[in-house]
Amino acid sequence: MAVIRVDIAQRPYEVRVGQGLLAEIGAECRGFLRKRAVPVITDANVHAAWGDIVEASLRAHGHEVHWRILPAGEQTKCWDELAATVNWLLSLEVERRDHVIALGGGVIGDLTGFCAAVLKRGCKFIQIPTTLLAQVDSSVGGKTAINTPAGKNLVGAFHQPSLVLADLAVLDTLPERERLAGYAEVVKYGLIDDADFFAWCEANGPAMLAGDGALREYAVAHSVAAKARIVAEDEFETTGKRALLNLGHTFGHALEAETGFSSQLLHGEGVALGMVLAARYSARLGHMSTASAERVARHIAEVGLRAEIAELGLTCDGAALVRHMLHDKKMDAGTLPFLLMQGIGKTYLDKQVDLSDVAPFLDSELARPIK
Ligand SMILES: NC(=O)c1ccc[n+]([C@@H]2O[C@H](COP(=O)([O-])OP(=O)(O)OC[C@H]3O[C@@H](n4cnc5c(N)ncnc54)[C@H](O)[C@@H]3O)[C@@H](O)[C@H]2O)c1
Ligand SMILES: O=C(O)C(=O)C[C@@H](O)[C@H](O)[C@H](O)COP(=O)(O)O
Ligand SMILES: [Zn+2]
Repeated sequence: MAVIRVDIAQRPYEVRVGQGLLAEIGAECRGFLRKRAVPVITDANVHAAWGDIVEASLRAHGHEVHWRILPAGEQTKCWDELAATVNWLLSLEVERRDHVIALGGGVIGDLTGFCAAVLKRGCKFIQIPTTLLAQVDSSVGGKTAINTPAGKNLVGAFHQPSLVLADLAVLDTLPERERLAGYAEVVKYGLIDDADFFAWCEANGPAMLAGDGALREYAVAHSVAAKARIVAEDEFETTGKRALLNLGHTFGHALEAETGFSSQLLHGEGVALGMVLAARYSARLGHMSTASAERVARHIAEVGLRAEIAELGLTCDGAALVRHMLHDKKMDAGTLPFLLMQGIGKTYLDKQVDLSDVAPFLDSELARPIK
């Protein structure tokens, strides 16, 4: 098992990465669960695949599990589910020092974390991520949120978990499309500031995605360590350091909004496309070579992710995508800082981007012939 410490001031916590942690959840959570009753929030797919194992382990340690089983999918990150879930936690008389368990992907983690952030002005929670995306990214760092009709993650809070348990075994039941979507956030760490890790992804990504256990453990632990390092430096995204984790997201979130937060485009798929767009836009501005930008696109396409927005069959133009971007949380006094690249592993926050140039760039990408 790999243990990565997230060194947040005053509230450090562990991310434990290993095989079979779910079957040991009762023992792993000893010291965190104070009461017999344990609220576990999950979705229907995760409950079907892993609910019995979680229940058996918690029961063996003297707990009674109270399940809240939500519909799977991005639409669950909404006001209605937030309100209903908070009311459910209140009905269970959860106290501030109690822990709620989030068992699922990023949707369940983000929603549960936000419920925990607002319940009685903040109770505790444990993240048990069951997707590759949640293990390498969303379960770590304390960003919690719901979507609103205006856009992605627009209502939320920074609220750190007390513990993260990433069981690599759960990835065996994850559909291939979801595994690929999560892989986009793995590649992101290479592109941000770790060119060697991007090269590792090029060499090992396909085998890791196919299920090689040792490669999986390396990819998850390395990604978590990268995220932990950045979050510990800039927990609340104030210095610009944490904003690096948003690489590909300004474009990606706009694509997600344009496709109605639907299964037409998963978050990770949007991030993959967004990173290609960020690379190509950096090349357009002359900050990165076209060869490097196309190396990014090639790796994304090679593993089976879409690398061309033309493949989405959108009917909108670039200006419509830019309008979605105006809701980006990085907006500052009317300007939108962009995560651009000076090369692979050299991402930086550019505050000089002229939005009126982004729309025609996107028009040309929407019209780019698909190979
Ligand atoms: N808070 C953060 O820092 C952060 C970071 C990245 C992404 N996110 C958010 O995470 C969300 C995406 O998360 P996601 O990709 O995990 O999607 P998700 O939570 O929707 O899960 C993907 C699908 O896989 C199913 N599933 C989950 N685990 C499974 C398993 N082990 N076996 C079988 N099926 C399983 C789910 O039921 C769902 O259908 C987005 O809302 C995104 O905004 C947040
Ligand atoms: O943890 C972060 O910081 C990230 O930016 C991680 C992203 O992968 C994640 O999708 C995040 O929710 C996006 O941030 P947002 O502030 O644009 O919602
Ligand atoms: Zn993301």
